Amino acid sequence: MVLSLPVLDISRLNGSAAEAAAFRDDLRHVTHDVGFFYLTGHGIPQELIDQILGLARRFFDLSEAEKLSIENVNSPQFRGYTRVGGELTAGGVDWREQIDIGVERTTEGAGSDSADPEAEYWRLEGPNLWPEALPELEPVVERWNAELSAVSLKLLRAWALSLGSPEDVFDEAFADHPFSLIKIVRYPGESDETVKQGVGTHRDGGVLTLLLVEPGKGGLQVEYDGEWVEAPPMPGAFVVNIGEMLELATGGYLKATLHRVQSPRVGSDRISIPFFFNPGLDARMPVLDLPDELRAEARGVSVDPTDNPILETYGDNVLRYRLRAHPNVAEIFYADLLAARDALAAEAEQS
Ligand SMILES: O=C(O)CCC(=O)C(=O)O
Ligand SMILES: [Fe+2]
Repeated sequence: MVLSLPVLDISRLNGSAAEAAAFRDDLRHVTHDVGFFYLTGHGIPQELIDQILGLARRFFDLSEAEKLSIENVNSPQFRGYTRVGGELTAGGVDWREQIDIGVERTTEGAGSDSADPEAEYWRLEGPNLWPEALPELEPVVERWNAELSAVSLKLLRAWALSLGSPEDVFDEAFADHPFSLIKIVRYPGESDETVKQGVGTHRDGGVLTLLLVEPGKGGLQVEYDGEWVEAPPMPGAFVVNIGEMLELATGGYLKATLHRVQSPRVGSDRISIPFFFNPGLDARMPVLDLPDELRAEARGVSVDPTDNPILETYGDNVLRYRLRAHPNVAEIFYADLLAARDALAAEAEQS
């Protein structure tokens, strides 16, 4: 049984060749076994970490009207503010409020130069909603995205080598129009005798997640061997976990681990900022040709908690998640898709 998540220092990659190789072996082992770890030595300046946490606090302190001025019901791309109770995971209400921020793009021409320009997931490309009352947020988030993308790519290259593939095997999927997503989240204190769901049990649908949590704020729990392991924040470290696309790329050798957040106690709250590193919407992660000894340990791919198989193209995966997590936004902008899916389901039932 693990009592706490393992710690990996990525600056070991800058050491001798043997040290770098040892880091890669540890990385592979830990993400095969647990799927979650603390990342240190990442080089993200503490001043930037403090800045983004400070801005998050200031956003959530804005008036209700100011927050709702960027509510996600105004965004066909599911960007902007979700009020407390406005999101579902595993069929239950999540007690959290958040801003969703993607890569800033226009809707025009999204996917037009791709192999599948008609795919529905291109509807997710578009602009963010930025709060007018907090103009400092946009440049800081932009920097956050750039810095964390660079760390993520370093990790992916380390995984690639450690799994017997060329170092750049994943690069192409992220090269043109990566679709990373930043959530700035606040969990209000809702737990008294009964613990409430901050976010329900789930696996992350992307490639990998780098999570920053306010110092001292517990609540994140990670599944290991049928038990829940507490994952409190570690000062200066990110909590990193594997998403379903990386599990898929490795035939289940790397593990997309179930996790959840329990609401803080009444009278407190908790801010966290997950960064989801994701490929282009039309990208298919390459399925790696694992060395025999690793393939023998691959578990095959998990099925998500609602029994949908993990989809192969990232855009299909993320669209399915979005429609399920934000039914109010889906009803406004995706009624056509929902109707088409209902019709398909009804047909399947009849035959
Ligand atoms: O807030 C956290 O600690 C984790 C959030 C999370 O798992 C998610 O948003 O996918
Ligand atoms: Fe998650």
